[in-house]
Amino acid sequence: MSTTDTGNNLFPVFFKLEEMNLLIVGGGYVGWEKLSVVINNSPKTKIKLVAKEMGQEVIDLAMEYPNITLLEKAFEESDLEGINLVIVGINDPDASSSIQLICRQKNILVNVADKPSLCDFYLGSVVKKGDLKIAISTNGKSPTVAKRMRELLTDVIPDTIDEVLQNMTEIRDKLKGDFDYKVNKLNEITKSWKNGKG
Ligand SMILES: C[C@@]1(CC(=O)O)C2=NC(=C\c3[nH]c(c(CCC(=O)O)c3CC(=O)O)Cc3[nH]c(c(CC(=O)O)c3CCC(=O)O)/C=C3\N/C(=C\2)[C@@H](CCC(=O)O)[C@]3(C)CC(=O)O)/[C@H]1CCC(=O)O
Ligand SMILES: NC(=O)c1ccc[n+]([C@@H]2O[C@H](COP(=O)([O-])OP(=O)(O)OC[C@H]3O[C@@H](n4cnc5c(N)ncnc54)[C@H](O)[C@@H]3O)[C@@H](O)[C@H]2O)c1
Repeated sequence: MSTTDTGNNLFPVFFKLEEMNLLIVGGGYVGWEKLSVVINNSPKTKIKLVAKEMGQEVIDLAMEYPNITLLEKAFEESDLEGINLVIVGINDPDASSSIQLICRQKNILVNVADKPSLCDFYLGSVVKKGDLKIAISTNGKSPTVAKRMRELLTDVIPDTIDEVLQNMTEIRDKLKGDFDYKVNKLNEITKSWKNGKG
């Protein structure tokens, strides 16, 4: 996918991954890294992980999650049956390209780790505080900066933000009135947050 000179044109979305079927190809370090990041964010995702050789870390992690299925074999096209999303992390560039091509033909979105030209979507750096989640992208320019931004935001956002979210949900549920009334009321309550106050 190409970029333009207008900055970051990627479109951010938050997938309900736990309602999807994910295929991960690769059972080495990168395969384990991607499996971990998925499990940390969306632990109930139905994951099939296919690898010619399965690393011990992947085996250990999969033992804790019945929703992870491991298949020790080379990737085959039939692995894509019923799959919504694919993440590839293998040490074979030709096989990576060929998997990307098959996914493209089948309209299945694919991420080939560390190979931007083969990705339909990039993974982001993730800040998570309870129900708050912030995903960071540098448009592929510097994953290291994305990681540093994650650390910075994790430090400055108070852990109590989750209590605030739960309280706001309660207030939101209790508000009676039409849509405009609710929007105005919720904006009023949080007004002092603007310009860093509150
Ligand atoms: C955010 C994060 C999410 C995740 O992967 O979970 C992520 N990479 C992370 C870390 C990281 N990756 C790399 C380093 C080593 C330092 C360096 O090279 O900079 C570090 C830093 C470290 O580990 O300290 C190597 C690397 N990565 C890519 C290339 C290829 C290239 O740039 O051409 C190479 C060179 C490979 C080589 O040289 O062989 C490409 C991509 N990496 C992306 C995501 C996508 C763009 C995200 C964005 O827009 O910023 C994109 C485009 C595609 C993708 O993989 O999805 C995660 C941070 C997690 C956290 O928060 O800690
Ligand atoms: N390890 C890192 O920190 C790192 C960093 C940047 C880039 N990379 C790149 O990422 C890729 C993967 O790295 P890794 O460290 O996970 O490698 P690895 O050698 O630890 O693991 C590769 C995995 O891919 C599997 N595999 C290979 N071909 C396959 C196929 N056709 N079908 C199914 N499984 C297949 C292997 O069995 C193994 O499980 C490499 O290209 C590497 O250069 C790795």
